[in-house]
Amino acid sequence: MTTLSMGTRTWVLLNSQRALNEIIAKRAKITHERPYFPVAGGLVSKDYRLFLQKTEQWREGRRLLHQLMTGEGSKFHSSLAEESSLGLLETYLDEPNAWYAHNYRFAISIMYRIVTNTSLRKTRGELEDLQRVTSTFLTSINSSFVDFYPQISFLPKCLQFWRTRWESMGNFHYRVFRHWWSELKGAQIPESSFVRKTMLGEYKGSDDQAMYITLFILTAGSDNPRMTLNGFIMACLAWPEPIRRMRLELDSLCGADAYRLPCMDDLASAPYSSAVVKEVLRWRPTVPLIPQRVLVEDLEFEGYKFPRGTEFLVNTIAVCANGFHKADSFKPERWLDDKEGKQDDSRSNSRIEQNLWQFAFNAGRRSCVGYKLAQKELFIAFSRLAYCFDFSPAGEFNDKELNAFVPGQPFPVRITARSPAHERLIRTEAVKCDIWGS
Ligand code: HEM
Repeated sequence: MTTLSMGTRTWVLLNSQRALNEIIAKRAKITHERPYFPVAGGLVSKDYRLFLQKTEQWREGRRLLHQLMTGEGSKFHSSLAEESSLGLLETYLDEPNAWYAHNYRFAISIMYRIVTNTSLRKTRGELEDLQRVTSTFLTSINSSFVDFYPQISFLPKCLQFWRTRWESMGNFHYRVFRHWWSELKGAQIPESSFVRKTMLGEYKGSDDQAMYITLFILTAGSDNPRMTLNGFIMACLAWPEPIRRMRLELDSLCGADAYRLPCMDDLASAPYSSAVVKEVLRWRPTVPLIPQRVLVEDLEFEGYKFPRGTEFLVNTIAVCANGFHKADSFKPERWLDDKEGKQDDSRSNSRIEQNLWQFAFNAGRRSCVGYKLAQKELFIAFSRLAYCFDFSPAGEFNDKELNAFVPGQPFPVRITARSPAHERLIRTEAVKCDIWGS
């Protein structure tokens, strides 16, 4: 743990799985509250973004999202991931240089179907706008001095010289959300869908609140998988040997001659590929610093005294490195020998469905609601890409620079179909894909 004084706030960074498990998971009752974020939560989110809301506001939205992601519909998540991956494979064939855009469409088309029961019909420009909303929102968290001296946000508005900048970002987000929302409210979305039935029907909050909750699940459920897919492509460039081993495993199940695509039913027989999913999540975590929770009661923990009001941040980079041998190396086999990553996570073994390494999704009451879907879609996307394509560098790259929020290609990659037979397999299967949109 590391303690920092940030303006009027005291931050404690949690740097290990153990600290995270003890403080955020086991003591969730007193560590799940958020402090007020005057910039990212107030000006940029107009106080509507669930992610940064205080518990009282957050609770109802969280309940709805939890219900959406774990209810009846969740049994179709595997087939949605399989179907959307067909669009992913086909667009990798047709337009390999835009692989990073396909990664985003892959994840959002799944979420869009979950929320609306329809296929995504959005242009690349519309997707880029939505992606920009997420990246600017994330980079607005804790990036202004106002966050460290929240009291000054109570100054008269005319003295708040920082206000215009963040408000205009918030207005951009609002406009993009409204654009999507007007379609989501339209007659082409079935009455039985989550958005029409729950958010526009049963939900008692305002139209703006309903819009933010719905757009939040779409964006939260697509950007992290997008970045994780980019992390996998980076692993293909920087660590070809483990990816070759993954392909060998998949060949043993699906045939080296493109007999069939890997599918969710292969999961139990593909421990190495499952380990690759875990290792990508560990090696290049997509949320390096998880926004703080505030302690609501004094806490004494292993001789340390934390007064009420202390803020805990999860330092995911450190959590993903501490306790792992040669942490910067990409070593999926570390998940197979059952030694590493196990110190606090007794569920850890090589079968992701039972126990994907949970800490990439954080712990406690505010942990990721989409982690089960994420496990499935990552397994499907990684295994099908590794089975069907060859990846090589198309220029210089640094495996620590994933350029997650840079528009355009984040690093140079050359992508080619593995063989004409693999290309034929993709073309034959892709006609079954009705989720992808254009
Ligand atoms: C690789 C994939 C993903 C990763 C690494 C990831 C990671 C995370 C992390 C670290 C958090 C923050 C938890 C906290 O504040 O304690 C989070 C929150 C969240 N994630 Fe994910 N996530 C992924 C995929 C998804 C998917 C597919 C969904 C789809 C529903 C989703 C929905 C959410 C939501 C709604 C929250 C906010 C929860 C809340 O504030 O109550 N995520 N995610």
